[in-house]
Parts: sequence; structure tokens; C-alpha cells
Amino acid sequence: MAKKKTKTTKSKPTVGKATKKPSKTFSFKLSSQQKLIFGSLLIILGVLMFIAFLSFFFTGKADQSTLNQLASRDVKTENWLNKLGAWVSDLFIKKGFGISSFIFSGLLFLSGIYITLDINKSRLRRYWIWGTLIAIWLSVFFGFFAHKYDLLGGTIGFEVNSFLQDYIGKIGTILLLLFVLIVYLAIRFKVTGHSIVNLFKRAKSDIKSDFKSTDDPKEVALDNDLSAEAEDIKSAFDLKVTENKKMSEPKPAAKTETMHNVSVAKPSEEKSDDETELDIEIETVEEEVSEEDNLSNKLVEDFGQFDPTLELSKFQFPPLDLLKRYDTEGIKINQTELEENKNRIVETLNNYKIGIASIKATIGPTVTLYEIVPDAGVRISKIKNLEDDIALSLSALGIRIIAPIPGKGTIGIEVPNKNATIVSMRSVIASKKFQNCDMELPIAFGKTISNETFVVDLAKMPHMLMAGATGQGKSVGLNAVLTSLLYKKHPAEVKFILVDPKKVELTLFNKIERHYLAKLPDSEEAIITDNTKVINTLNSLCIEMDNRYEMLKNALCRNIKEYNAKFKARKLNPNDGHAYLPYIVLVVDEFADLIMTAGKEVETPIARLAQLARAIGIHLIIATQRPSVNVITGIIKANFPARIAFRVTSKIDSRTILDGSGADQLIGRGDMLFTQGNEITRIQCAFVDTPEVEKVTEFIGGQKAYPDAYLLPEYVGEDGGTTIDNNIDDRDKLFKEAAEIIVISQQGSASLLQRKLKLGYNRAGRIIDQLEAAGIVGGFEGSKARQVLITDLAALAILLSDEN
Ligand SMILES: Nc1ncnc2c1ncn2[C@@H]1O[C@H](COP(=O)(O)OP(=O)(O)OP(=O)(O)O)[C@@H](O)[C@H]1O
Repeated sequence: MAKKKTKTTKSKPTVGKATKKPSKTFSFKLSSQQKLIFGSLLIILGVLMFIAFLSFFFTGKADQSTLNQLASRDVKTENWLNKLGAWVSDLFIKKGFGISSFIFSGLLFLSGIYITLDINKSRLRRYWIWGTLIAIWLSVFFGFFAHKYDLLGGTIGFEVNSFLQDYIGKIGTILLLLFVLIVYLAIRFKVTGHSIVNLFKRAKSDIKSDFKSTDDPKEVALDNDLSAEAEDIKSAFDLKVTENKKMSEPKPAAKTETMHNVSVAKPSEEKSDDETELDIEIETVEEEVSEEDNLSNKLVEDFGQFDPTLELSKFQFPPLDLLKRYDTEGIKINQTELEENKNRIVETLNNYKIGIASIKATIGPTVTLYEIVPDAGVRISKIKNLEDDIALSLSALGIRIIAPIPGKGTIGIEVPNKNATIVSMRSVIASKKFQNCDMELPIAFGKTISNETFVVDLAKMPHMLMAGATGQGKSVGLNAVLTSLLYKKHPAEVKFILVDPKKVELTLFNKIERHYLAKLPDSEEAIITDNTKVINTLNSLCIEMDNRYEMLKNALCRNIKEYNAKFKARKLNPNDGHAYLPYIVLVVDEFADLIMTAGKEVETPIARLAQLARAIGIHLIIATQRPSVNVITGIIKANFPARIAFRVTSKIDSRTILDGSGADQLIGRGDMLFTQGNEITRIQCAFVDTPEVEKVTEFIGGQKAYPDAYLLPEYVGEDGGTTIDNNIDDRDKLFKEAAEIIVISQQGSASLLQRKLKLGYNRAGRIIDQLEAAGIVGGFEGSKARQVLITDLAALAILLSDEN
């Protein structure tokens, strides 16, 4: 992939410092001149080594006696490179690897060339590794001949060979060397069983065709490798064709016969021959590694994959003990209750002349499902209409009839248990299903009617709408969602934006602000309780969404998962504006309240986010007490396929949220219906109490955190940039200084002032307004920095002196 420079529109806040540049390590970098000097030195050394080695085979014996006296100048050696040559070649060839030592001189020479010409170093490294291994292998192999030619394998070869022979014998050593050779060929040249078979086949067909051509000298195979003779014939043949063409254009085969008496094998015959004999040989080509891949591979080799959790590498997930066990946990079967309910159902149905073939009970935490198979010929709608009668005869609230149960040939009657059991958060978090799940954003909601832990992936939903009348368990449900994520996701991987108009429900999560929360740069509190701030946050989230899409586009990725995987593999350069992207989960409690106060201003960004944000890891969870149509509008509903309904007060509300009835028949206290499309599942929501959440958040909050919450992009509301302060006397004390900074950097951004002058966002924003009023910076341009209208300090000085 060609390296692509990308630019994002703003300086992105990072996950703490999750986007660290690859850490600076000591790098041995040479200038071009140094490369030439060092490279040519290696080339010369390689050549010298080669000469010394070569000479050793002629002069080695003669120099043998002088080796101990090399220090003395008077001693004469015969090696072509004299004393040093004699010593080095003795060291490498005699004491070392034998004739395979030539490989090292070659490697030195090659290194010199690579360094001088600045060619890809990773290949050179590979040459060295493989070269050394080959040298060892050869010397061990030549060790077999050591008793005759000791210089072939050198001392190392001899010693290793005899060592191996001592333990596995001669045959064992040969086989071991053969095995190593096969491993080498397989890895280095990607040789496979197939390619060997193909090689043999080709050799066979070559030999066969050679035999054929010698059998009948007249027959010349007209293939691509025409021999010189055949070439002559062909040219003559072509010539004749052109001559003949002028006359009568006879058939080419006849022409050849008349001219040269050469029979050309009929193409069709040749083809059939080829078909039986020739097999396509597929050459295994080593995949070309593109420049960027190469770099990323090297980075991954050197530093390992990028680890977003590195900055808080010591972060500990909260232990299970922080969550409470409940006495009423665990399903107890009440046989008499079961029996009674069964009898009543059968009786009621009998009263209406509905016979039952069989009945089966599944006991859940809060309700028991009686599955009945009616006698043949009974109309389902008849049973469905008896809902109220059955409820009356069972004298129980919240009877729900599912007729038929999707995927089963039965009718279900859900009857609440007299003594509901609590599904504790602890039990669902501890469940294998949750612990072993491989989801991006796993949520353990609770338990289904058959007492299975119900785990869903928020990333797949991709947004969730939650409704329920007051006191039915919405807040507990939201806490269950957040707790699930806290137990499974590292602070680097997920960030929450919490909107809590009630001001009391989500405040506990304040403690994990610097771990898990995201906020606007200028806000002090991460949890948003003020409705006007919600608008800014939502718009800022839209900017974040646009930025993320831009980043994904530049990285050629379709979704956040691919993008993060690429970033982890170091294929995306942080200097090009890329960063590891955590998931962002926006939780809005009391959505109705928000819509009432802010209306369209909230609905538009929510709808935009709901429509577009799924691919870039922004997920919305919206909870409301009143699921009326003016709160949950068509556009919002269409984009929230996952719905959760706690008990609602009317069938209409149930229809609004679930597109069907059922939620009005729930029994409350966490009894809920979940749908992600067609199927509706009844679940008992896990119960997590405030003290438990407090303990979990305290545990997390007590650990090392990022310096700040995850900062969302700056968003200045529509009126934010227009309140221009014209009064010179009211200007900020730091106005002049700020103007100078802006003019020098030619960048009209409040965050620059924040950084340079160490100001809060509000003050920096005010100064920017004053600068705009003074004509130093241009108007507000959305997420982009403002234009600077003054080009240098001199012009600024003139402008300011004119004002006074
Ligand atoms: N899953 C559950 N298991 C057992 N009891 C529950 C469960 N969920 C809620 N409850 C009970 O219901 C009470 C009210 O729950 P919760 O505060 O979540 O209601 P709510 O829907 O948020 O109400 P509101 O909209 O007024 O805030 C809880 O205090 C608790 O006693």
C-alpha cells in the first residue's frame, strides 16, 4: 500500500496518551557520507578476507609453524595478506567453519554494498542469519570428511559432527542434517511437496519430448523454445507464406510440406499431448512487502504491537467481591405452586373447551413459563383471547401469553412466581458466558426465563432504547450496563458520556472520570446534568464522529475494529493524525425531559449519531420514562433497533417501544423485555444496588488514572462565536500577549491560548472573541481554527497603537 499522508482537521485529544509515538530508542543512524565510508570499508574487508581465505589453501600449511610467532616482525608468512591474513584464515577456516567461511567474506562484502547504497536493511539481516546457519550446516556436513580433508569442515564442523555421531550415530546425523536442509528449503524457498512433484513431472515431460524429437528428426515441435534450426525453417516458411499469399493462399501445412518437407505437428494434436503431459507449475512467489508494511512489520518486530492499555498497564479490573450476594438468589422450585398453576390453566382452558395435549414448565427467576400444546384443531387466537380470564383464574398480575412461541410448536403462558428471586449482578458477571465472551462491548443484562445468563454486544446493537414507567428498574438497568462494561473493558478501550438530568442517578460514576469518562474541554464536571450542556456535548460528539470517519477513510478501514487492529499493528502513523480509538458509549437518562427542554436541538444530533455512528464506535443508550411518540420519534425509533422495555403503564406505551404489547403486562422490579428485531426475550434484569456501584467506582477511582477525562472536540454553540466584545477597556489583561501568540503562530485557536497562557477554556474563548472584535482573527469556522488576519508582529503593533 502506498504510504498516504493524512491530515485531520483538528488536534485530537488522545486517550490519555494512548497515542504515544513509538518510543524513542537509541537508533544508529549514519549520514550518507558515513554510509559511504563504512560501506566501502566493509567491501574492502570482505575482499581482503576472501583473498586471505583463498591463499590459505595454498599457503596454510607453510604458515602453520609461524602462527605462534606472529607478533614478531621478523617471522615471514606466505599468506598473500601476510601475518593478518594467515591469522584470520586460520581462525576462520581451520579453527572455525572450514571452507564455508567464504560465506562470511561474502556477507561482509554484501553488507558493504547494502550500506553504501542504502538498500533495505531487513533483507541484509536475513542474509546474515541464513548465511551463518548455512555456514554451520555446511561445516557440520563436511565434518564427515574431516579425517581426509580437515579443512573442509573446520574444527567446529568436526567437533559438532563427532558430537552428534556420538549420540545419534552416523545415520542419525545424516538424517538430522537432511531434516535441517528440508526445513531450510521449506522456509527459505517455500518449497512444498507439490512443487517437488511438479518439478519431477516437468523433468519427465522434458525428457519425453527430447526423446520424441530424436526419434523422428523430421518432426519439429513448434513451441516457444524454437531451436535455431527451427527458427530458420520458420522464417523460410513465413517467407513462403507471403509469396504464396499473392497467388492462391493454400493451407500452411501443405505449404511447408512442399517447401521444406517438414511436417509441423498439428496444433490440435500437440494440445492434447500437452494436456496429458504438462502440469502447470505454480511458482511460489514471496509476497512483496510494501514500504509501509515493511515499516510497520519492523516497528512491530522492535516494539511489539501497540498496546493501548500500556499507560495504565497496572490497571486492575474490579474484583467480584465488590458485588453483593443475595439470600434470595437461586431458583427454588415450589412444587405446590407449580401444581396449582398448572391445574388452574388446564381448568380455565377446559372451561372454554380447549383441550391440552401436554404441558411443561420452565422456572425462571421471576416468572415460570408454562408451555402447552393444545389438542389438534384448537385455534391459537382463541387462547390468546383468554389472557384476562387466565389471569383472573390464576389471580396473578402480569400474565403474558405468547402464542405461538417462535421456533417452537407450543403456546407459552408466563406466570409470575409468588416469590421472585433476585438476579444479582455478581452472578451474571461471574457467569462463564460473560467471562468467556469475545464481544466488543459485552453487557450482561440478567437472566432469561430459562435461567440462562443473557449477554449481548452493544457494539452490534448498535444503539439501545430503554423505556419503563417510574420505579420499574431503568436506573438499575443502566447501572447494570455500565457495571458490565467496567468489569470487562480497560479504560483505554471504552469511554462513557453520561447525561443525567435527575442529577442523582449517575453521580457515582464521577469517581471514574479520569479513567472512563469523556467530557467537553471546557466543562468541569464530566457527568452532564444541565440540559443546555447536552446540546454542546451531542454536537461535539458529532464532530468526533466526523473526525473519526475522516480517520477511517484515510486509513482505508470500514469500521473501528479494523482501524484499531491496523493501529495496533503499527500500520497507521500517529504523526498523520491517527490514534487508537476507544469506544464511546453515550448514556442519556430521562430522554423525555431532554426533548421537552431542548427539542429539535437534541433530536437532530441524536438522530445523526444514531444513523451514522455505528461504524466508528459511538453507541447510544437512551432511557425514558415516557415512551410517547413525540419523545421517541420515528427517526429515532428507526435507528434504535435494540429496545428494552421495563414495565409501562399502557398498551400504547408498550407499542411505542416494542411495536407490540407485552411491556404493560410485566411485573416490574427489573422484569423486562428485550428485542433486537423480531424476537422478544423476557429477562430478569440483574440487580446492582447503589452501594455496589459505589464500591466498584471507588475501587477503580483509587487507581492510577489518566491526567484528564477523555476530551471531546471543542464545540462552540451557534451564539458562542458571535458575542463580540467591542469594548477595549473590558479586554482581558492577557489580551496583548494572546494577540502576539496568535499572530506568531498564525493559528487562531482557543486551545492554543489555553496551552500557552495556561487559561481555562472559557477565558481563552473570551479572549478569542475579543481578538475577533479587534480584527485580529476571523470569524468562527466550526471545528477549524480561525483565520489570523494580521500577518506579523509589526502589523499588530500598528493596529493596537491605532486603537489607543
Ligand atoms: N433488577 C431488579 N431486581 C430487583 N429489584 C429491582 C430491580 N430493578 C429495580 N428494582 C427495584 O425497583 C426499584 C426502582 O428501580 P429504579 O430506581 O431502577 O427505577 P427507575 O425505573 O429508574 O425509576 P425512575 O424512573 O423513577 O428513576 C429499585 O430500588 C429496586 O428496589
